[in-house]
Amino acid sequence: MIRFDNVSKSYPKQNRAALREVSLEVERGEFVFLVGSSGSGKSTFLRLVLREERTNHGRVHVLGKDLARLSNWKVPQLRRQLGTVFQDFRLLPNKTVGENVAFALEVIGKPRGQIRKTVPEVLDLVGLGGKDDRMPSELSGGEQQRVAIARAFVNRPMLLLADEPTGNLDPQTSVGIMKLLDRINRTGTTVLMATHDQQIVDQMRKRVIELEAGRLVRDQSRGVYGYQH
Ligand SMILES: Nc1ncnc2c1ncn2[C@@H]1O[C@H](COP(=O)(O)OP(=O)(O)OP(=O)(O)O)[C@@H](O)[C@H]1O
Repeated sequence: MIRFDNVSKSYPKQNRAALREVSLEVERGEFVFLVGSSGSGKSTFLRLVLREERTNHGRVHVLGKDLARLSNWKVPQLRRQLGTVFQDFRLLPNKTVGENVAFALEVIGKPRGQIRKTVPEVLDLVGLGGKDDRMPSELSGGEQQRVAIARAFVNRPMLLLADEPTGNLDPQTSVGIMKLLDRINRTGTTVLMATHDQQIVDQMRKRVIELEAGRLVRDQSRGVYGYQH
């Protein structure tokens, strides 16, 4: 699903590499937490998977494709198979909840009839059944994140990337969001989530990959946020 072979990434005018010689593989269907302190390279890792950035050294394969050899015009096709969720939700403020989710299907040219059927189904799945006509501003943070997850998932992506999805939410709301991501994972979607949320990582006991100053320093199945001795 994702393979990094000896990947290094430096940004222009930065002395320190954002990622150094990272090698790892994420298999289909896994749920993986990416942890590490601020600046350790988590977002850079996700940006490489999305081909928003390119490596300086090493290879990144996503869904079987070598991203260095993927032509620019094929990048949108790759991204359509990836769902993304962010800390700040990134909903379209002038569109209703239903329209926000529908938009993800419109841009890939899905027929209207299918969109009309699919949107309420996915809103039901995320626990927002009947809220199609609300505006994002009328929802709580947790509900807005559910809309963002519905939008990311409506296309049934092979891989869901989440960058601090619980970063703006209180602990109880975060637990609800994690249950939802877990359910999505159980449908077969691989989930890769960058997070600082120790409580969540410790509760879920999934695979944990830790970065420190751009290096992979830990890769543990059923891991916790910090080292356990
Ligand atoms: N667009 C950029 N231009 C230059 N340097 C960058 C850029 N993005 C990130 N960096 C640098 O790369 C390093 C890794 O940053 P990155 O954002 O990947 O870390 P992170 O683990 O996601 O941090 P956080 O938890 O704060 O989001 C940092 O030193 C950062 O300053």
